[in-house]
Amino acid sequence: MNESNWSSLSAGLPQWLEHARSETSLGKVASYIPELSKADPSSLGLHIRTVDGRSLSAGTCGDRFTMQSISKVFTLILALMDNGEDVVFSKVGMEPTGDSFNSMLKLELVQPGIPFNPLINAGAIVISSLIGGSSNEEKVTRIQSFIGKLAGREPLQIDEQTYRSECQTGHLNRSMAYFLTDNGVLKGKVEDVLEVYFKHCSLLVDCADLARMALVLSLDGLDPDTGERLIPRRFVQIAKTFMVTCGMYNGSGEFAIDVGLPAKSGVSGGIMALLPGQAGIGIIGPSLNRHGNSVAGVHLLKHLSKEFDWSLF
Ligand SMILES: NC(=O)CC[C@H](N)C(=O)O
Repeated sequence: MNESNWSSLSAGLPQWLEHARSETSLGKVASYIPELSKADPSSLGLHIRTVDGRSLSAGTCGDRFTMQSISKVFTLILALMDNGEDVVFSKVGMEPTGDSFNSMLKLELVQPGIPFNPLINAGAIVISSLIGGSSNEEKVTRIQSFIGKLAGREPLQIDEQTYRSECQTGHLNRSMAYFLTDNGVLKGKVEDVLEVYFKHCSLLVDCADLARMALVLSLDGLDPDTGERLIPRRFVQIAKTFMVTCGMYNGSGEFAIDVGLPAKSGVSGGIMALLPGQAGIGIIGPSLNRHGNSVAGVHLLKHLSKEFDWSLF
């Protein structure tokens, strides 16, 4: 990002964020995981970090929240690193569904009965079963360290309350896992796989963590501080492509038109977005639109993308 764009961004961000905050009244905080319903619906924060070491925060940024579906990008990458492309894509597809993230409609409707992609819940549950490790504890620890390394502070902590809350109420995810077991797609004990899945969804991060993780992806897998290769380039390419086609659930098409950046959202209200080769962005705004994306977060990104011509397309 050039000097003049950076100064305009620094100067304009506080007021653009306040303007976007007014959108929070149009959405709702997720309540199907009871613990998430405690979040402040009017909260909104953004952190951006550039490849040349600049960073900027606005709004409520310091508080931690659970990654929810944002973690799916990284478990996909870890599963690819553990198993390779052929194994992973024999168990999940590569296509968007156009349905909501927790829909199981197409699992039965379209053969061969594997989840359409790794970012919908059914796909991410299968991915959880592909994480390497000899015990559940080891699998979870590996995920905590891997994502922690990308955030620049390892290992990330699990929010036990959110984990338990989802474990007690995740009937739909549980039913999908049994369905996938019956189809022969999911191996291992359902409760073990779900423990890994619910725990990675409950990893605690803040906006700066998300921005740094996004920055690693924007650098095609290199650590922004040390230059160390953390992820093979090919797997970042796969992850970024899924972020464009499926990252914002069944709002991905509209988001691609309005914002035009690879991004991933979670039902806690987090969004991780990246400007390839330039910057990583982390957002939290728990009030969600009908697709389950942060309503004010999407509004803010749309404004910024237009203002600075960020769209890749
Ligand atoms: N969209 C999401 O963020 C969903 C993640 C959440 N843990 C679930 O399985 O429902």
